[in-house]
Amino acid sequence: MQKQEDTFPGIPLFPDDVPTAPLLRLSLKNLLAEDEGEIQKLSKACEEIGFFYLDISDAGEATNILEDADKLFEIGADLFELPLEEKRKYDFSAQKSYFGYKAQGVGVVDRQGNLDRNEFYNVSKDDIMGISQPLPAPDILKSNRNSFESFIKSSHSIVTLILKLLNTSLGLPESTLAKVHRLEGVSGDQVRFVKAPPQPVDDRRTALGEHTDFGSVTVLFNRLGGLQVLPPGADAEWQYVRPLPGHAIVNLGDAMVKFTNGLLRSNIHRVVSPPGQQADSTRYSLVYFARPEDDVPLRRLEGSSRIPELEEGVVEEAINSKDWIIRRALGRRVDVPDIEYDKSVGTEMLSRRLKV
Ligand SMILES: O=C(O)CCC(=O)C(=O)O
Ligand SMILES: [Fe+2]
Repeated sequence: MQKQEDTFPGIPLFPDDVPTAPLLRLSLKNLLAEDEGEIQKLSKACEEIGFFYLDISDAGEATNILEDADKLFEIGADLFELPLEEKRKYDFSAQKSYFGYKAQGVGVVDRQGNLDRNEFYNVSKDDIMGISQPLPAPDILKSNRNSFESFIKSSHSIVTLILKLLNTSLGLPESTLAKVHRLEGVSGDQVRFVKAPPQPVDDRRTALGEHTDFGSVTVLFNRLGGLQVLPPGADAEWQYVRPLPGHAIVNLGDAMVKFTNGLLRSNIHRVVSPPGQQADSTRYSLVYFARPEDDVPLRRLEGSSRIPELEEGVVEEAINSKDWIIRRALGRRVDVPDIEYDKSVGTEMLSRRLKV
């Protein structure tokens, strides 16, 4: 049976009879206090699965992010209510930008070309922080810039803490990771709203195709199930990640795999129709993606004895964070020319611990 505190008021219960991922629950309060045991749990989670729950509920001032997230959930729902023609005005993919709107069904979820079943709206951190030209945006976003700024700052400080603790446990030179993830640095960091409507009973499919995240650290809030992770190993099976109130789901992306030559994991995940009685509800999620600054080369970092050497004969691709993110983010769009599914892959094979 689920404990009362593990359920969301007003949201149908997550079923008890589906396979769920046994993710570690880390405490933000203990991480902030740099508790040794908690830091060890963080390293373990990042090396073994690259996903964990972060309990924010008793983290003092840092609990503000929960209120920010509640507010953005409301803004996100209102934003998606705008007419499709209006939302499409903010699709900037023709300019090779992944910020702004993505309509449902313009991306593929697999190599067979099946189409996605969710809408996105991506809001740039640099835009909100005033370090890039503001993108055209609907009034609902323009009038809520303060809420975005607050959420971005709170999310970024969680990311900064995680990077600081990982920097220490990897034995990297002081601030190696912090220096390439500055709040004021030019980067592809973004807030993403996701909306997936209920799917027809006889045709429930993957809404968001399997992928690894592209950047460094992702902080995710959701209330309905549907997110699934694929544990490492050839015979692994998909497991649901059950949303927990007061918690964020945190996961690492490709950049951390590249920086650590595979020591840290960026786990494959996807979104399917929510399980059980949740399937009849509209699913929203709210994500903060932190990525290395645009000009940072995505390659093995020097200076740590824990990061494995490159294997004999391996030459790393020369690519910076900006180009990597563009290739990954736009690679699965059907409406962007010169882009191929196979070229859009990230660190999936490494993630599954299968030999390439
Ligand atoms: O909606 C979710 O739970 C996950 C979304 C996700 O994986 C993504 O946007 O990269
Ligand atoms: Fe993701």
